[in-house]
Amino acid sequence: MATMATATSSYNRMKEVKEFDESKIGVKGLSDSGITSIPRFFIQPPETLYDLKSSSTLTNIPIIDLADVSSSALRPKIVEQVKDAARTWGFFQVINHGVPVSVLEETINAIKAFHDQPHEVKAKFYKREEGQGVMYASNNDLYRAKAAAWHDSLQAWMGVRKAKVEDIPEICRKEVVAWDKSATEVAETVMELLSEGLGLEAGKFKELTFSDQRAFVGHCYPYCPQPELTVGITPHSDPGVVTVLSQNHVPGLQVKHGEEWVDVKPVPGGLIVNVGDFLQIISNGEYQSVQHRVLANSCKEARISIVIFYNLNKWKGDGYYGPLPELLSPEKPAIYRNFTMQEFHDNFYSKAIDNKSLIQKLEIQN
Ligand SMILES: O=C(O)CCC(=O)C(=O)O
Ligand SMILES: [Fe+2]
Repeated sequence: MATMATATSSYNRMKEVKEFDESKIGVKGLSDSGITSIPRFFIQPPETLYDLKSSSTLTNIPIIDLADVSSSALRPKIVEQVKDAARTWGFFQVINHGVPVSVLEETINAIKAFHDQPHEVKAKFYKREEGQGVMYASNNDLYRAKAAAWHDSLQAWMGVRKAKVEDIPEICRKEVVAWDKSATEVAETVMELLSEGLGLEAGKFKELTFSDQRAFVGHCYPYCPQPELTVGITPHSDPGVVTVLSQNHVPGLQVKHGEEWVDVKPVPGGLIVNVGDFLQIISNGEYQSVQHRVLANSCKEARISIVIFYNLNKWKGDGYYGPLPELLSPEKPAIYRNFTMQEFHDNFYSKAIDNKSLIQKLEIQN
């Protein structure tokens, strides 16, 4: 017994985490080395592990066809669909969005090619730099999270304070730049529809600079030998306004719908859009920022996803953010208090990604 107690207490979690980080090998490197069990600091707590499974329902998140978005006769129906999806699911897929399938495939392939490089090659990009530039690392919140998750990511800031293009690894540079442009066009169309869904002018969110500060992330979820003990990404909601995502055919993404986790089944050529915390707050709770997670990958082939997170750059006004005044009335008073960008960032960067607390902190208690 005494030996066991010593063995347990001598486990120095932080030391192992640091050694892993400093090795710059990533989970891809661990996976490629042929390990059959995962390092202990990846083992998730029981509250995360107890319900890890594919969903039992055949439900899929709503699929919205944008083909007729410019038709004044058909647009109102699309606005209704987008509004309904953002209120009830917080997640939807759009098809006929105008981005050629080849652009999606090329970007996914380029990100896969980046992660497939030998780790000595990727090591020179490995660093932790928050809120700017280009960063490649395993788990952005490695030092803050209770347990690490089974993914590595390449991140590049785009928009107003963008990374230097030449800092983006050459193997995927052209594709990342092209995808940013295409995805942002889709995001602008969707934000117009979401704005109209709130009874606001189509250009309202553009005016609020919703897409001016954005982050590209190319995730890699390699094969995990013990998928029942960890996750690909822990349950979380996205902090920004809106997220646009595309994935390869390897499954894993799930969305919380009521009490259930629902698999997001990729639709060929489709793009996944989800509402972030910021949009939930400024829409005064009309649109939902929903929890989602990725299961640890049990397929031999890596799961790849390409994501752009859209964030406001500035606010025309006094530097405070909160429910849009246009949406408030005596019947619909603000359910969130105003906050500063500093508060928003402090909340995001001081915690693991799995917190929902900014929304909870801002709720006005009656
Ligand atoms: O890889 C995915 O499908 C989801 C990634 C995600 O939720 C995130 O990066 O916030
Ligand atoms: Fe997310």
